[in-house]
Amino acid sequence: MCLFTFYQARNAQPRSMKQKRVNVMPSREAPSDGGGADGNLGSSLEGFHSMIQKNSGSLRKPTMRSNTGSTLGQSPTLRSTSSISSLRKSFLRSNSISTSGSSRSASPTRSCSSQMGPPGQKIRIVRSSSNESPCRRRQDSYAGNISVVIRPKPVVSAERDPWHIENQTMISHEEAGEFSFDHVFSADSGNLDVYERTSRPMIDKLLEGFNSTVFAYGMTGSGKTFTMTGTNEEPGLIPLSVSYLFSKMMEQTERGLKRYEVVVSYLEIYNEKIYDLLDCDIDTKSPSTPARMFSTNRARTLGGPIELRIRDDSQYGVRIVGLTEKICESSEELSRWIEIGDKNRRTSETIYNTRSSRSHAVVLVRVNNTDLSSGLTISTTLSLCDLAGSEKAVSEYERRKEGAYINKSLLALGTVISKLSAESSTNLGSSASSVGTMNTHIPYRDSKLTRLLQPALSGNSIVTTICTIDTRSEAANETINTIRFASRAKNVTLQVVKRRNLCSGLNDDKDHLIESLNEQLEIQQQHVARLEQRLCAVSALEADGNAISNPDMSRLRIENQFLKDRLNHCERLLNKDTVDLQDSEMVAIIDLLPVEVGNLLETRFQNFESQLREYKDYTRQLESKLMARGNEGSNVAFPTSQLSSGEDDLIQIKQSEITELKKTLDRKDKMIDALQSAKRLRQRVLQPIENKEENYELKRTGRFY
Ligand SMILES: Nc1ncnc2c1ncn2[C@@H]1O[C@H](COP(=O)(O)OP(=O)(O)OP(=O)(O)O)[C@@H](O)[C@H]1O
Repeated sequence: MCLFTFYQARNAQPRSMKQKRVNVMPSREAPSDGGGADGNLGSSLEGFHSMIQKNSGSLRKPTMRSNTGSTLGQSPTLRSTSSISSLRKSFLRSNSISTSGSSRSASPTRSCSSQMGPPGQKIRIVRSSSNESPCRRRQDSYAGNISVVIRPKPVVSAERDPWHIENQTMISHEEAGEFSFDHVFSADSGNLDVYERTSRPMIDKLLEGFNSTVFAYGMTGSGKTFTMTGTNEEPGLIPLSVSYLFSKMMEQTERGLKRYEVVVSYLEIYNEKIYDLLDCDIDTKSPSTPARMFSTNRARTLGGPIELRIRDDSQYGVRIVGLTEKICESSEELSRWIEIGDKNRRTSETIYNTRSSRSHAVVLVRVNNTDLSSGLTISTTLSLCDLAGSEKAVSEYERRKEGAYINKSLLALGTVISKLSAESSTNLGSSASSVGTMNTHIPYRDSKLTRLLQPALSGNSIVTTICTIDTRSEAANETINTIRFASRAKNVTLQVVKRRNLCSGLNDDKDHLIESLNEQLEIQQQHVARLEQRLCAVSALEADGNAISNPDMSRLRIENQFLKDRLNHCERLLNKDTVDLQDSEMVAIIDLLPVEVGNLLETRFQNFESQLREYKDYTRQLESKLMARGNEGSNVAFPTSQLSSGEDDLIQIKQSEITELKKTLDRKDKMIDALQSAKRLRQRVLQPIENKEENYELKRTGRFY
């Protein structure tokens, strides 16, 4: 389904005047003195009154129709069929995007605060470069002038044309002089041309993260609404931008890179009061839309639309409290809301325009753009403003009153632009360090319009101004004023910073949390690594089966072994019932011993010998253990110097035990010697006795011969 319906014919003036020189209709009345050079727009507006003529307004009110395969090529504004197809391809696609959580009901409504842009009032004044495109330079900030283009309304006139356009950037007037701009369209340029040079690059910037503001400025009847809204056969910047915006978002969504949420608000400033143009409960998907939407509960009960308040906002600069926000899932839906808003906008017939806008209308399209890889969301706002036209006071009270308010707010805008421009000029030669601060008071609060545009004009939005002009001589004065306004706007330079993430505070907190968790993780990882290291070491020890590296264990084992040996030794000694005798005693006893005692001694002697062997074995054992102990200490984990006092004591004890045993061994050796001599003695003593006894026995038995 196509977004826009195009009619095969349109009522606009024919495009026969495809020339650079703009024809100017003969003036019916002498133009009044504009006096706009100093920004005093109000005085110049007086000249309008005499210039107002009834315009057989041909803008057909857009109606919601199903697309009939519009014969766009027949539109006189499009020059070739290729442009038709490109228009179809580029803009008329039916685009819809998925929003986060598709469970939303159709056309959900929010009634909350809406913003014109982010906060920050600083303007960086830098040297103006007239031909600088707004959509280049650094990625995260934009430094440049307000982009200004001039769009003349086509007119048919035989009159000599006092306006000349050169190189598409300069327009000159025989009396007013030359003015250069970012672009000067020819009178036959269509809305598509204007869109491609102005709002299309703004949409690209919007999706890159910059707020973007486009506003149409010009005298009544000069073509502001035609440029911004257009007609069914020649859509204006708003529908073209919406369509392009959705097609771009669709591209990104299909590639799985982004997720978007689009919210639209629409307001008007009428007689210095802000009204919500979408304050109605209707289903935008319904084919029939009531002509007038201020039939909502709220409006009904209060007898009319409610004036909204504008407030300062730390995040967005200003916000309109209570402004309706409609979530849109497709360009059709958004366009439908704008269409509804258009119907709610106040228009009246004036001398210059049968359907003259009596209010400033602002469409706010907020795009919440979520990067799916990082999860970060940036919110940017596209502000599309169709200002009311300046005009001369008329006799009818209502129109006169409206005109006064319109003129007042336009004058305020002119003054703000004039001051910003002057500030820019003052800072032209400034050093880099002095830029960025405003010394002059800028009277943004003088009107609702300037209040609303304050964030944009203060450097938080890329701004493009489309100045529509009526080049007829009868409108010359006002056109010159418009051109001067445009020229001053061109001087204003902005430093626009890319929008930061939504909920930056939360993200900051999140970043903080992630950082601290990472730190904790690192600490834990180090701790785990240390534990693993220790575990490996312990496992290696266990696998080794050698607990030498554990000094306590090693010491206990050795001690244990000593004690066991000692115990065994003591037990053996006890079991053998040995008697330890002194050598001298032994010798004396042996000398006195009879044979029976000798035998007894013999037995004892054998016992002693056996004990002696045991002692010797035991001593050898202890000595070899001591040797091994010494080697262990020098080779491995605990050198002798590292032995505990307990171990030292133990070794001392063992050493003294060995010494003692050696002494005992000595004594035993002596005892053995003594016993051997006793044995010899015994043999000497006992031998004669034995011989005698033997002879006696032989004799007795007769065997002794
Ligand atoms: N470039 C253009 N090409 C064709 N027709 C145009 C062009 N500009 C303006 N018109 C026609 O001039 C008439 C007045 O235009 P429009 O309503 O856009 O003026 P305006 O500046 O919005 O006036 P106002 O301030 O009173 O609302 C309309 O009928 C419109 O179709």
